[in-house]
Amino acid sequence: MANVTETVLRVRDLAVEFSLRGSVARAVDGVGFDVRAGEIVGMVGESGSGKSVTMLALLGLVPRPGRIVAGSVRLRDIELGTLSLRELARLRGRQLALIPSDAGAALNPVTRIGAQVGEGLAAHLPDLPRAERPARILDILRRVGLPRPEQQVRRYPHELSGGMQQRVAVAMGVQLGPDLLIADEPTTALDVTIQAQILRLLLDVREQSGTGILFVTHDMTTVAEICDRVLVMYAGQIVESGPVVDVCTAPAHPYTRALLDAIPPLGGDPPEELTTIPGAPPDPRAWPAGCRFAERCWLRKQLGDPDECTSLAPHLADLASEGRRSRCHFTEAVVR
Ligand SMILES: Nc1ncnc2c1ncn2[C@@H]1O[C@H](COP(=O)(O)OP(=O)(O)OP(=O)(O)O)[C@@H](O)[C@H]1O
Repeated sequence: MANVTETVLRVRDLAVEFSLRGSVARAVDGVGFDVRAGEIVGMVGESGSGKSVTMLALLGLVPRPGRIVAGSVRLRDIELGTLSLRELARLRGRQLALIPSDAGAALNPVTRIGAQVGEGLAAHLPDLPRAERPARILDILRRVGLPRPEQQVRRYPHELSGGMQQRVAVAMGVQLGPDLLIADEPTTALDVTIQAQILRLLLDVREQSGTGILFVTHDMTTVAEICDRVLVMYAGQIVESGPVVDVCTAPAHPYTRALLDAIPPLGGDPPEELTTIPGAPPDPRAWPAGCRFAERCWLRKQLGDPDECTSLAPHLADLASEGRRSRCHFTEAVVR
């Protein structure tokens, strides 16, 4: 396995804004984190918390009218903001790969499955003898659990079920052992057995290639299963980060506690959306002056509504425990 202290992704003070009819929504507001080689980092949070926009910013794919207005994204020693679109496109696949949540939309509808997987190989491993490509393609499709890969390679995406399309997308993301793999809800559409198979494959890839993985999801249970560290997002910011075991057993932010409390009991169905925390996040066009979670915060109520919560924005502060940070004025009161 690669040296795990090596940083493959370094994000600092990232901010993304959408300008819409005279108002500006700062969807991502000062996000910073590292992903090291061979490490799986979970990014978790409710819908609208800024996970997808952060991920798109890393890939240089923020859609208009959105734009990166501040910050730095460094993949190993390359500052991505300085690259042309062509240079970025070249980087995607070999050093930086994405497994999208909607593989159906990501696959090319008019190219056969085998040719699509083969295109990546040909582009990024030009020295691989042509005669060896078919065996490599079948091998990776077998590893993602695609049944009868010899037949599937001749098919077009629409001839495959959603689950099979998703497995092809996973194959394309992992086949070259990139430095950084961004997995966006990669298993949501799949049944439990295939989900487990894909998660095992991600663990294999990080073991064999030292790939750093950013695993974006709603689901805290999956984070607990495969991630080493977790970043909890709320209203465009990271509100808590740390080793997954510590965060899950003793959350330091009231929002993380609420997320964990929303997990159904063992044996129950995983939630489609985390809708069980009462209330809704604030409007990104007008973030509140104090803590962005204050409006929904159970701890604030418990503490008798202290002033700081609504007047002073908390910083993401280091905690005494190694590698842990929390953005709450009353962190010490959260831990049970
Ligand atoms: N194309 C867009 N135009 C305007 N605003 C956008 C656009 N895309 C995202 N946003 C805004 O950015 C904010 C963050 O959204 P984002 O999609 O990153 O959240 P998310 O955490 O990924 O949610 P989900 O889990 O549902 O994908 C939201 O307030 C959203 O309204």
